[in-house]
Amino acid sequence: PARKSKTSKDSSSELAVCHMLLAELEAHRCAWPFLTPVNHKAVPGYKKVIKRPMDFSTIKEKLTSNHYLNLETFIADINLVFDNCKKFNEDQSEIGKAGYNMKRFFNKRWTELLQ
Ligand SMILES: Cn1cc(C(=O)NCCCNC(=O)c2ccc(F)cc2)ccc1=O
Repeated sequence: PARKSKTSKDSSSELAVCHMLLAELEAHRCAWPFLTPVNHKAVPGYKKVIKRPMDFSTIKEKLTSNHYLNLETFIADINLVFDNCKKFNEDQSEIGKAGYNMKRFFNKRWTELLQ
């Protein structure tokens, strides 16, 4: 039978998965460039180049204040962190390599947990 709209159970278990995934990202040894918003006063060009800054602490704030309506919007913000990183940093820079490692880790974990 066709599924009705999402039950509250589905969204609360999805929310639990988002909290778990975010905790794992924050604990990763390559997370340090992404734990707090980039200080655009200290990083020349960042404010001009990156139109939608995002970082793990901002995502956590949005998650705990029920800003995310569904899993997709949460995953979109996580991917924004990595897309911004790829745009602003050389691939072989320390931060560029950290972003690549974190993206691979994230993709592996959420597919394990949700598919
Ligand atoms: C994602 N991104 C980050 C930076 C950047 O310079 N980010 C701050 C690095 C310094 N921050 C730390 O070292 C740190 C922060 C929190 C913590 F808990 C432990 C260490 C520059 C360009 C860019 O695209």
